[in-house]
Amino acid sequence: MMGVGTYVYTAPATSKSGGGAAGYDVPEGVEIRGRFDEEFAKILTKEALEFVVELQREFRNRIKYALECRKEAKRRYNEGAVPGFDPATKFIRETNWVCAPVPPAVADRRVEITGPVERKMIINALNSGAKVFMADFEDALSPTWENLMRGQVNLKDAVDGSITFHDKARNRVYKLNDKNTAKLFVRPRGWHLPEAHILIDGEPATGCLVDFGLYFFHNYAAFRQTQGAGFGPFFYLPKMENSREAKIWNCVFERAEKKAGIERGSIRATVLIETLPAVFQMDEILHELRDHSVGLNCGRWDYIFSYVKTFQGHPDRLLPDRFLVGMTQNFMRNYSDLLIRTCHRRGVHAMGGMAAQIPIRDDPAANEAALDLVRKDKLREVKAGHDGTWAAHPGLIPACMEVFTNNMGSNTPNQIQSMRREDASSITEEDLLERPRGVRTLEGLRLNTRVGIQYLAAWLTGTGSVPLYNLMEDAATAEISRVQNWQWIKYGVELDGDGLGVRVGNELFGRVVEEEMQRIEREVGKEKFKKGMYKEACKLFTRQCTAQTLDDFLTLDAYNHIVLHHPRGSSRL
Ligand SMILES: CC(=O)SCCNC(=O)CCNC(=O)[C@H](O)C(C)(C)COP(=O)(O)OP(=O)(O)OC[C@H]1O[C@@H](n2cnc3c(N)ncnc32)[C@H](O)[C@@H]1OP(=O)(O)O
Ligand SMILES: O=CC(=O)O
Ligand SMILES: [Mg+2]
Repeated sequence: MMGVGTYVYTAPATSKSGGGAAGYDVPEGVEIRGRFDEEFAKILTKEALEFVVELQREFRNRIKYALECRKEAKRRYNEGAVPGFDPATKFIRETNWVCAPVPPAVADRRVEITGPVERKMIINALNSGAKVFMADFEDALSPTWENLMRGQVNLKDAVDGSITFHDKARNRVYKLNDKNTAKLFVRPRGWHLPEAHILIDGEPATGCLVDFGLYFFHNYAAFRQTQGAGFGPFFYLPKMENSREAKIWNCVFERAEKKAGIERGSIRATVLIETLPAVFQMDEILHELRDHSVGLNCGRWDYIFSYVKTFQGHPDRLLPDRFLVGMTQNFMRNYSDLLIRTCHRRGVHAMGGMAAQIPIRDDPAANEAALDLVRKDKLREVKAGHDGTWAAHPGLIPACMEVFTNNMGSNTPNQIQSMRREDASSITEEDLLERPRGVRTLEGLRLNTRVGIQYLAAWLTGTGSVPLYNLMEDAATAEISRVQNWQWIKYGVELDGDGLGVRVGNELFGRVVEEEMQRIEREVGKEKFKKGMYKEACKLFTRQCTAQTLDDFLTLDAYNHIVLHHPRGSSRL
């Protein structure tokens, strides 16, 4: 295997870890550096950790290799190459095969709500009327130790049905509805994110193996009884770039099924197609996961981010203002159409994506306009052939449901058989890479900066999804703001939409940052500004936007600032 590093493991002197005598009881080779908590200890049991360790030891080299391959692909794109279909896997694209039949419990996924694994939100989401709830350890979650471990506790209580929440300020108690709760999908982190609070053989664990391993271990049995009608658990898999990464997930699933003694093919996952290289690998990804697949999803926000990242060395492919890069751009429409065609040909769901609008409570006209945009977006999706869609907020579910039901019919769970989209088989590499059209403005640069800094400030204080200027912002949308600024500065682009002919450079950006920080302070108020992490966020965001070389992920650098080893301050990643 190429590029795999070596390390030396020294066994800890004690099997208690993470807080001295009261520490977690860990298997050999494991060190927990996160805070000890009695509740967390019910998740971090020795047996559950043993399972995570098994996964880590079995798959770490393959994961490292897959990440090295990403670097190698990046090097090629930076030298001028563009992604495309792989001639070596033409037979997979051109032969007829189908994935395992969709489990009946999730045949109908017309509206799915998403949200971080926060206790109240989990209850609200499961009760929201959506068919599915995607509980997120990824774009919507800041992966602090507290968030991750509380998230696991919350999901365990949700799966066994005992979850409650008491909002003391409002004296309101939340609990699950007796029936018609949404089916649970869990989205672990991407392959690239480490879990620095859990060391295995002296190295940080792979974040997604911790998320998956702990959740699977504690919930597979109850889930299959209560939610999956014999199938499950169900997952969403983010940010993959190549089918070799899907192959690792498939092996992880097989390993988990074997360990649990459940039938192969019980676990099912929907893969987000949210990187540009992955759109050329959709058949291959489904093929790797064919016994464990329940579709693909248009992760449109990360996809836009990935377009910029993939073409970071291509000054002829610059993006216009962020709000102009919607699903009506040709490259985005072609991506969605080909995804539908691919999924339906292989017998699985083609899920739509997230409209960023959220309800606007204090302005009925603006609220109606936002809802109208959501309806239009969902109408485009259902007419194109998508089998379901995402909603960011419970207030959007009735509108999304109405559009899908009116256009798909209430008795048809999905459009897998009825919308084959054979016409999309002619979509070419060029169609998928078509240059986005539109203008660039100073306001675009300002908005990116204002949103990027505020999002990062929230993330650093433990909140991974926020409402900003009436839109949902999460790690994926914030990435667009960051890489777009980077691209515009790097290539000194002309802001052609303003008619002023101004070029973006470090000096202009410096002034924008200063003015936008003042604006943020005015908008959030002096007190919140002082108490919050706006200055730290500004420093991080500015460094990333002006770096000579583009950082692969906003959250990798930022993660160093949320790692909290116990005893306090012992070290960072
Ligand atoms: C690009 C991607 O990856 S998209 C997927 C990842 N992103 C997400 O999942 C974002 C999900 N959405 C959210 O996090 C939230 O809707 C936000 C942060 C955008 C807005 O949240 P808030 O400011 O709390 O909204 P608001 O105040 O209007 O909430 C009203 C109620 O709805 C609840 N709510 C809002 N969004 C959600 C949600 N997604 N799931 C469950 N409940 C929700 C709130 O908890 C609140 O409940 P309460 O009345 O019982 O107190
Ligand atoms: O995860 C979803 C996205 O749009 O990104
Ligand atoms: Mg995403």
